[in-house]
Amino acid sequence: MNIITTPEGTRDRLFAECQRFRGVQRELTQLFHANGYEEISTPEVEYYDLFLQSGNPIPQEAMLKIVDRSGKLMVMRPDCTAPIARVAATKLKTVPLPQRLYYNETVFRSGDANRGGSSEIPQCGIELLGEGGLEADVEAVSMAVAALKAVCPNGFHIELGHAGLFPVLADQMEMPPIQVEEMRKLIEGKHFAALDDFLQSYKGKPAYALLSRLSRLFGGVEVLDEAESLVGPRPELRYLRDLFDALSQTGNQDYVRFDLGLVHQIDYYTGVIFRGYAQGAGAPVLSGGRYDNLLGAFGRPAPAVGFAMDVDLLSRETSVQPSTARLRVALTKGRLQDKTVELLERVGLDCSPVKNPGRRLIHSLPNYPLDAVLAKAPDVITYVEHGVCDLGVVGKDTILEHGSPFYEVLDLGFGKCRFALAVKERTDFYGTYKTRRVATKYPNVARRFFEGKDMDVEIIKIEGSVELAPILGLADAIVDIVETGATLRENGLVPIEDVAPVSARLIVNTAAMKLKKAEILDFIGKCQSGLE
Ligand SMILES: Nc1ncnc2c1ncn2[C@@H]1O[C@H](COP(=O)(O)OP(=O)(O)OP(=O)(O)O)[C@@H](O)[C@H]1O
Ligand SMILES: O=P(O)(O)OC[C@H]1O[C@H](OP(=O)(O)OP(=O)(O)O)[C@H](O)[C@@H]1O
Repeated sequence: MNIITTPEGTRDRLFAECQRFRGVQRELTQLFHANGYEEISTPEVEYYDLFLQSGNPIPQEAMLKIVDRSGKLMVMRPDCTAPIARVAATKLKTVPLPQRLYYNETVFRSGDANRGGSSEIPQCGIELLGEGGLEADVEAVSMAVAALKAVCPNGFHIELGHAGLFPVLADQMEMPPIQVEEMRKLIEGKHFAALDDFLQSYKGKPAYALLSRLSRLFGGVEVLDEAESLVGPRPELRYLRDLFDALSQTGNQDYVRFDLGLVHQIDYYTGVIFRGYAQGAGAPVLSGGRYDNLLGAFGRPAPAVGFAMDVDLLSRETSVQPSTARLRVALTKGRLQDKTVELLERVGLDCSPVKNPGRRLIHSLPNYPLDAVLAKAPDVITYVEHGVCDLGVVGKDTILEHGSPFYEVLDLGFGKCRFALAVKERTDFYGTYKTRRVATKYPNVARRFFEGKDMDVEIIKIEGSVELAPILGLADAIVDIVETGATLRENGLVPIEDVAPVSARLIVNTAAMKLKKAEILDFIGKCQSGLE
C-alpha cells in the first residue's frame, strides 16, 4: 500500500503558510540574537530518564517513545528546557554563568489528533541560566514582551503569577494532601462556585480569605492590592509588585497583568510564572517562569528563568484576526437547550432567536452582545477548547469524557442526572474472576472508574441506547447516564453503583477569559444571579 498521508498530529506547510511560519521564527530569533542570546540546538530524541530526572510535568503518556538498539527507552523531545539544562551542566560546565541561550526547535507530544491536537509543536524561546533575582526576571519578562510585540500585531498581554504563593497558603489551611490537590485543581480550572463550596468548612483558617478569591484574582495591579488586603503582606506578592514596578520603569507596564490563580501541579517552577495571550489565539502563545532547581538536578546547581513561544499558534492565519467584543457562546442542543434559554431569560436576555431557530445554527441576541451557537455536546467542548467560541454550556458527563482544557466556572444546576454502573437484575457483577465486559457511550469515564478499583474490564463503546448491550448478551454491565431510572427499569436493569454526579456547567476558553475579561465576567455574573 502506498502511504500518502502524514502521521497523526503532523502536517505539511506550503507556500504562504510556510512563509508566515518562517517569518515568525526569523523575527524571534533575530530579536533574541540581537539581545545577546546565543543559539543552541539539541537532538530531537533524548533518553526518557532525562525527563524523569528533570521533574518535568509532562505526563508519560504524552511523550512519543522509541526503543534504541540497546533496548533503552528514548523519547522525542517533549520540551526544550531539560535538554538545555543537560547541556549547561555538561558540555558548557566550564563556561561561566550567566549563559544566555535561545532555541528554535520542535517539541513532540502525542495530542488527540481527532480534536485538532498537534504532535509537533514548533517553539522558539530563551533560557537565562545562572542569574537569580529581580534583574534576571525583568530581563526575561521584557524579552517576552519584546518578542510578542514583534509577532502579535493585534495586541497581546503577559500575565504574571508566583509559584510560591499557593503552597504557603495551602499549608496554613492544615488540609490533608488529597484535599490540597482538589483545591489546587478548583483554583487552576477557575471553578468559581465549586471552590466557594469546597472552602465553606475552612472559613476560620487564616489563608481562607485569599484562597477563596485566588481563581478570580486576575487582571491589573489592583489584583495585588486585593490579595494584600486579604492576607496581609506576603513576600511573593511583594515580589510581583517589585517586578511590575521594575517593568514599568522600562515602559512595559501596559503589557503586564497578573493571574494569582496560575497554580501548577508539580513545582517545576520556583518563582515567577508567566503566560502570554495574543488577540485571536485560543490558547496561551507563551509560557515560562523561574525554575531554580532544574540545573541542580543535572549536577550544576544554578538559578534559571526562561520561556517558550508557540510558533504555530503565532503564525496561524486566524491569529491575525482581531476578535470582537461580542461573546460567542456554544449551547448544547437538545435537553440542555431549553433550560439554558430559561436561565438566560430569567436575567433579561431576549432569547427569541434561539427559541425559534429554524435550521440556523448561530443566533444573535437582540438585547445583549452575544451570539449563541447550537452544537452537539462534545462539539461544544471542541469549539471552546479551540477558542472559536468564548464560552459553552455543556454537561459534566461530556467534560468528564473529553477532558477540560478550559475553565469550568459554574455549575448551572440543571440537567441533573448521574453516571451509574448497571447490570441485569439478579446478576452478581463483582462475584466472578471472569474479565467483565462493560458497554458505554463514555469509555474514558468507565475506564477511569474501574482503574480506581484496580479492576481489569473490557470496555465496548456503544453510540446510544446502551441498555441493549447486556440484554442482547454483548456486555455484563453498562456505565451510562441515569436520571429517573425509568429506562433501566423498563429494560430489566438495576443500578449497582454511582460513578459520578452530572449537571450542566458553564465553561470558558482560557485565552478568552483573559482577553475579554469584562464581557465574560458580566455574562458569568448574569448566569450566577439567574441561579440565585
Ligand atoms: N436522562 C438524561 N439522559 C442523557 N443526558 C441527560 C439526561 N439528563 C440530563 N442530561 C444531560 O443532557 C445532555 C444532553 O443530552 P441529550 O440527550 O440532549 O444529548 P445526547 O444524549 O448527548 O445526544 P443524542 O441523544 O442526540 O445522541 C447530556 O450530556 C447530559 O449532561
Ligand atoms: O434514567 P432515565 O430518566 O430513564 O434517563 C436515562 C436515559 O436517557 C439517556 O438516553 P437518551 O434518551 O439520551 O438516548 P441515548 O441512549 O440514545 O443517548 C441515557 O443514555 C439513558 O438511556
